[in-house]
Amino acid sequence: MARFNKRKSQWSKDKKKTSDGSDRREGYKKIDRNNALFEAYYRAQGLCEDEEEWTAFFDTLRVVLPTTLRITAFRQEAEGLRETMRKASDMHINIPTDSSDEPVTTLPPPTPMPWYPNDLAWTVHSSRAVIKRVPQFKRLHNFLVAESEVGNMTRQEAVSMIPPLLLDVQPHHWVIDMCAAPGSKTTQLIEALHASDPQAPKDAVPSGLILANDANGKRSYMLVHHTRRLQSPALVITNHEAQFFPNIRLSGSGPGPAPILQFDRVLCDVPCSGDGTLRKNEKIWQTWTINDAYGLHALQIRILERGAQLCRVGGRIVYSTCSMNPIENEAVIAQVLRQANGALALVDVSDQLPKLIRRPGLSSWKVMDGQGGVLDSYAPDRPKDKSTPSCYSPSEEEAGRMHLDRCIRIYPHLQDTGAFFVAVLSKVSPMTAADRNGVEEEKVEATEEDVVTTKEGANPTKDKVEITEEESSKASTIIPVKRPAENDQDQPRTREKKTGRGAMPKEEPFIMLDPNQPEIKDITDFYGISPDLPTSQYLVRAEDGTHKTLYFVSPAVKSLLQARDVERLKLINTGTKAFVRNDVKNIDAFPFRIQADGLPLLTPFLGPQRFVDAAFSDVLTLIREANPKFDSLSEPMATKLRAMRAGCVILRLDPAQMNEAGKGLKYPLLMPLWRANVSVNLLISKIEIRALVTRLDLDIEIGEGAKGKGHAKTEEEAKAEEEAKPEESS
Ligand SMILES: C[S@@+](CC[C@H](N)C(=O)[O-])C[C@H]1O[C@@H](n2cnc3c(N)ncnc32)[C@H](O)[C@@H]1O
Repeated sequence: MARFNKRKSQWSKDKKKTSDGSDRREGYKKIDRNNALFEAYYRAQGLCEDEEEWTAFFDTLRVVLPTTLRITAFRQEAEGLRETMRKASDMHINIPTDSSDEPVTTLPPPTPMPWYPNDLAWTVHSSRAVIKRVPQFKRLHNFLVAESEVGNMTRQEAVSMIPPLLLDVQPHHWVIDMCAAPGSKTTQLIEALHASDPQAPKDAVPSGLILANDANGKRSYMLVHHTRRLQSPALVITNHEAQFFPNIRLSGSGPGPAPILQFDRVLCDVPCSGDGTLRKNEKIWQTWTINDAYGLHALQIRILERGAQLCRVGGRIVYSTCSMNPIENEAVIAQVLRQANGALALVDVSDQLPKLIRRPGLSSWKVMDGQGGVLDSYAPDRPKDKSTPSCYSPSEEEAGRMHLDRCIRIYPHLQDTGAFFVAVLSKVSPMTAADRNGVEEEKVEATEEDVVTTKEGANPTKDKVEITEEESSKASTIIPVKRPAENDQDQPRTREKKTGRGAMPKEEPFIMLDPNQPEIKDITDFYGISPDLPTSQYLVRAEDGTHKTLYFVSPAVKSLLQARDVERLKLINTGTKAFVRNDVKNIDAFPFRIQADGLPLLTPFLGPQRFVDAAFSDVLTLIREANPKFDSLSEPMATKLRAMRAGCVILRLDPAQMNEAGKGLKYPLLMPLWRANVSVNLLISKIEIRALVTRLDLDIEIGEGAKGKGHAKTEEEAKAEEEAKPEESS
C-alpha cells in the first residue's frame, strides 16, 4: 500500500487549527460519532497503514465536510466565474468565536482542487450551514446561490466529481447514466458532451447523447429539474430499474437486423450503503450495520452486469459507490469480471488525475457476520448469514489476474473529502447478441458455450452455473452471442417491477414535429433562422396539434425517439424548450416567443432582425421596473423597438457599454424581451435576474415588476405581458 502522505494530509497535525474553528464541528456534541462495530470492521479490512493514519482517518470522518463546487465548463460565463473564485482566494474570513483566547477564527480562503482540470472545481473551507448563516459569508453565499440556480455552477461533493472525469466522455459519445438521480454526475456528463469538439463548428449540438436513468419515479423528476439548468438538447431522461433496462432496437436502414441500442460510455453510480458520506450524513454513525452491504451486493452486481451488456465493445464503464465496504466494491467488480469471462477488464488509470491522492483497490478482505465474527468461507446452511459466495475474496492468483488493485479508493483524510470507490472497466470483447450486431463474425471470439449465465450467490470458484427457467426470471442474464438478433427474446430475460410509478404524472407522448408544419416556416421567417439549424428536430408533447411548446432535440436524440422499440422506453423528459406560443388578443404580436432556456442554443442561428442593442442604463431600467415604456429607454433602443412588430425580441448588451458598476461582464449579455404595443418586459425569471445582479455586482433593487409595483399599463398590455412571462417566474 502506498504510504500515507503526511505532508499532504490536512488533518494529521494540529487538529484544532486545521479543522478551521468551531463551525466544521458544528453539531459535534449532538451526535455520537462513534460506532465500535464500524471501527472494528474497517480496521479488519486494513484500509490504513499504521495507527497514525487510522487516527487521521477516524478524526477526519468526525468533521463536517467542506463545501465544494464546480464551474460549468461549457458556459461562456466560466472564465469570469473562475476569475471571481480566484479573487476570492485572497479572502480570509474572520468569524467570531465564543472563546476569549481566540476571539476570531480565520477561515482559509477558497482553493481550487489540485486534481480537477483547469481550476474548475473549488473548495470553500467551511460547511454549507456556516456559509448560509454567517454574515461574513453573505456576498459569497449570494454569489454561489445565484450562479448555481442558473446552472453556471453546481454544488457537488468533491469525490462525486471523479467518476465522470474517468469516464472520458467525448462529444460524439452515446452515454448512459444508469442510476442518475439527483443528477450531479449527469450534469458533469452533459458538460463533457458539450465540451468543444475541435472537429465541430462552435456552438454545434454534440453528436452524442446522454441517457440519464433512475428507478425512482420522483427522483427521475428531480433529475429533470437539476439538468434543466444546462438546457441540453442531447439529454434523455428515463425511469427504469437499471438491471432491467430494456433492449431497444434502433431503426436500422440496412438489410440486416436493426442494431440494438448500445453506449460508448456507461456510468453505474449504484445505490450503496453510503458510509463514505458519514461526514455529511452523520446519522449513519448510529444506523450503520455490517449487513447493510449484503442487501445491496446482488443488486449492484446486476446493475453493473446490465451496464456492461449495454456498453459497446471497445467502450468504457465506470462503477462507483460512496461506500468503503469491499462487499459493495471489489467483490462486485470481481464477480462481474468472473461472469464476463474475459470480455471486461479493469483499466489502469493511475496516470489520470495525477494529483488525486488515492489508494489501490483491495485484493483481499474480510467477510463478517452481523456481530463482527469473521467468516472464512461461504456456508449455505449457516443461520443468519447474509453473505453469498460472491462476497468472499478471490484467491490471490485470481485477484492478481483481475488486477483489483486498479480500483481506486479515496479516504477522507487524504484530501479532506468524503470516501469513495471507483473502478474503470473496458469492454474488450463481445458478451451479447447486441455486441455481435456491430462486430464482424470472425472477430467474435466467444461461443454460446462461453457465455456465462450466473446467479448471484453462485459459487465463484465455478465459471458457469446452470439456472432453471423459473430462476431465469429473477436472475440477471447475459444473452447468448449466437441468438438471432431479430428474435424478440433479445430482451433481457428479466422482469421489471412496477415500482414508484403509481403516483407519477402521466407523461404526454414525445412526437417529432413534421418540418413542413406552417408554424415552423413562420418561426423561421420571423427570427431569420439560418438553414444550418435543422427544422426536422423539433419535438412536441401533444398528438392533436394543441401543443404550445416546441422543444429542440439533437440528431442522436431524434434517432433514439424514432427507434423501432421506443415504446419500451419509459421516457420522462427530453429536449430543450425552444419556442413557446402565447396568443395575445388585440395585439398584432408574433405568438412564438423564444424561451430563455433555448436562447444559448438558438442564438448562433438567429438572423439580425429580432436583436436590439441596449445601453447599460436600459438593462438597469428593465431590472428595476416592470414593463417600462419605450420612452423611458435610451433613444436608439426605443427607436428600434418602435419599428418592430410586437413579439419576442433579443436584448444584446455589449461589454463595452458597461460602466464601473457592471465591469464584471465579460461577454455580450443576451436576454429575451417581450415587446408589447408601448412597453417591454424581460422574459427571464427572477432567479436569472438575481444571478445577473450578483454577477455584475449591481447595488440595485430587483423584482419590482414581479411585485406588481411597475408603472401603470393598459389592461390589455398587462395581460399580454403576464402571459408572456416564462413559467418559472410566475
Ligand atoms: C448513489 S445514487 C446516484 C447519485 C447520482 N449518480 C448523482 O451523482 O447525483 C443512487 C441512485 O440509484 C437509484 N436506484 C436505486 N435502485 C435502482 C435501480 N435498481 N436502478 C436504477 N436506479 C436505482 C436511486 O433512486 C438513487 O437515485
